[in-house]
Amino acid sequence: MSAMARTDPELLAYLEGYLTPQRRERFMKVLSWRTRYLTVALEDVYQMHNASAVIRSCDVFGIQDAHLIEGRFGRRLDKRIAMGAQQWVDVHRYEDNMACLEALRAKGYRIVATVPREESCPLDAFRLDSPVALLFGTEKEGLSAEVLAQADEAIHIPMHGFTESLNISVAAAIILRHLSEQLHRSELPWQLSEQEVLEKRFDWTCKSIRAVDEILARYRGAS
Ligand SMILES: C[S@@+](CC[C@H](N)C(=O)[O-])C[C@H]1O[C@@H](n2cnc3c(N)ncnc32)[C@H](O)[C@@H]1O
Repeated sequence: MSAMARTDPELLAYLEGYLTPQRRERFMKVLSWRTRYLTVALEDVYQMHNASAVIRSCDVFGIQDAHLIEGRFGRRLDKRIAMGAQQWVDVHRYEDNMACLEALRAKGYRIVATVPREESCPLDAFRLDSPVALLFGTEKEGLSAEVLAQADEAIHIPMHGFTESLNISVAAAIILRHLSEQLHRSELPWQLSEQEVLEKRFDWTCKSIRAVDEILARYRGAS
């Protein structure tokens, strides 16, 4: 459906009439925390449960978009582990890492590699002053040399044990929690625009109504 139809206030009000008031309030509350200022991209994550757990963390910490580079191992989402979070987070898929970086740059993101190495910026010292795409790497090798060469910056979570890195989904959760809190405390324009909020209300409402196609056809027939 076109962006114009998705933001038609009359149609939205008609569809939202099929939701309980509690459900509508929940959507508004979740949307008030949603951001596209911060986004996440996973490069060729091998284990399905890791990709799914990251999507779940995106939903929990208010990240509206996640980008999956799936050229090497194919589709990597397990609906059971994502606990339905993939319905609420917009998942963008790419065959190729450079296509993903190009798309992120075209949207104005600074590319920030996450690497478990002390030469990179420690998470606490990292400042969000422009939109950021966080890139996460595979379980074994981490990010590819190509992505690292293209990254504008790199960050790490300081570690003090014997282990050389965290599990990717744990690393993503720690970083997202830290940076989303930083964003919400800031004066930065991190929230979704009015138009984006309307589009998401429309999409989420459609996903929540059984037989939505019939209801839409009835609406079109009547108007
Ligand atoms: C298991 S680690 C990969 C380890 C790999 N040997 C390396 O050196 O990058 C998988 C991914 O989790 C993230 N990660 C794990 N520990 C991290 C840390 N301490 N700081 C930042 N990112 C981390 C990175 O995105 C990494 O590519």
